[in-house]
Amino acid sequence: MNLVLQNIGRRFGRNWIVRHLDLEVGQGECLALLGPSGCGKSTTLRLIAGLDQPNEGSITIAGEDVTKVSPIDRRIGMVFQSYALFPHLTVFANLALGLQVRGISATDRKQRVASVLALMQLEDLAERHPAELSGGQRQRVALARALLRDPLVYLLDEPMSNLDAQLREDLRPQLRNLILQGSQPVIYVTHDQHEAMAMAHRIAVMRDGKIEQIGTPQELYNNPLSLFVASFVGRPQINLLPAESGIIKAIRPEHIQLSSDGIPCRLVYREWLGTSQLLILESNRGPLRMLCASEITIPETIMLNWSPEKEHQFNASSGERC
Ligand SMILES: Nc1ncnc2c1ncn2[C@@H]1O[C@H](COP(=O)(O)OP(=O)(O)OP(=O)(O)O)[C@@H](O)[C@H]1O
Repeated sequence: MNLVLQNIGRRFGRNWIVRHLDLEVGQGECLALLGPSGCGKSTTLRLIAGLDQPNEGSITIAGEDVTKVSPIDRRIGMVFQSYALFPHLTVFANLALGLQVRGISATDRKQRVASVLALMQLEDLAERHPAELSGGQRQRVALARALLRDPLVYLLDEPMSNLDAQLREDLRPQLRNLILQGSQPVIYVTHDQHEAMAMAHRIAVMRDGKIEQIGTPQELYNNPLSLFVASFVGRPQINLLPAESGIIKAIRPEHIQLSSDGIPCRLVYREWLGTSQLLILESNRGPLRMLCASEITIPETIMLNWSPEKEHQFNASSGERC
């Protein structure tokens, strides 16, 4: 079971929103689409779901070309940021509706909804309406609904972005156990790179409707192929230092060290992060961010350095890795 996008393009008027997009997500693989607002993540998901039609290219699910297949026949399990539950229906009815539309008998519906309610620990909430649930509970109902579709592909569109940090932490293992351990390919759209790194086997970084780089979280972090990816992946953001001959040198804040013979710096700001601290420093090469253990006492003026193998170099005009 896999999902293949070949040369997908979608335009609105004369503007291509997504262009020349090739993507393959394998059986049981979770691929995160990560990128700034407006880069085309939701458009890509809508095209896969069949909620929108590409102007170019083809979409194949489990070996079958579904480019012209209606959304209902694509067997997609979709979970939206907004939950998309029917407000006038109870939790039970929200879950049973899709089964009813697919012609499943009342007895079967009851049984299947009951089992997914038990799995998601939602039994006590079956008769409530969405307005009577917390955000986390609503999202669990939306997940339960996606599971009930018995889909060939899961599409998760910022499924946790409406939830607070604690709820996200609680829901993450459930998401992993229920969806990411299945055999279906999963596409996970998120703004949140921590979430992408935690959940996905591979990440596709999108920019202006194209894939800028695709790889494991480690590959993107250790070997960004462009300035854009280097700056987008990894927080606190990588330091960029203009150098001679049209080169920009980049060094991650955690790779900067105190040294006796480095760049002289002045500490301007310190943020305590628990196990680490973020230091904002001023130097004659521009501002620098440094991340170090929180117990280290930093004087106001220091010298900083880093090992050359930790440095990345990019062409200043093309943004490509040198
Ligand atoms: N129906 C439409 N008509 C015209 N332009 C559209 C339409 N739908 C989306 N767009 C444009 O396409 C671009 C990509 O939108 P899309 O929603 O896919 O981005 P996104 O990466 O999901 O952004 P976000 O992270 O903010 O949700 C945006 O510039 C948006 O304004």
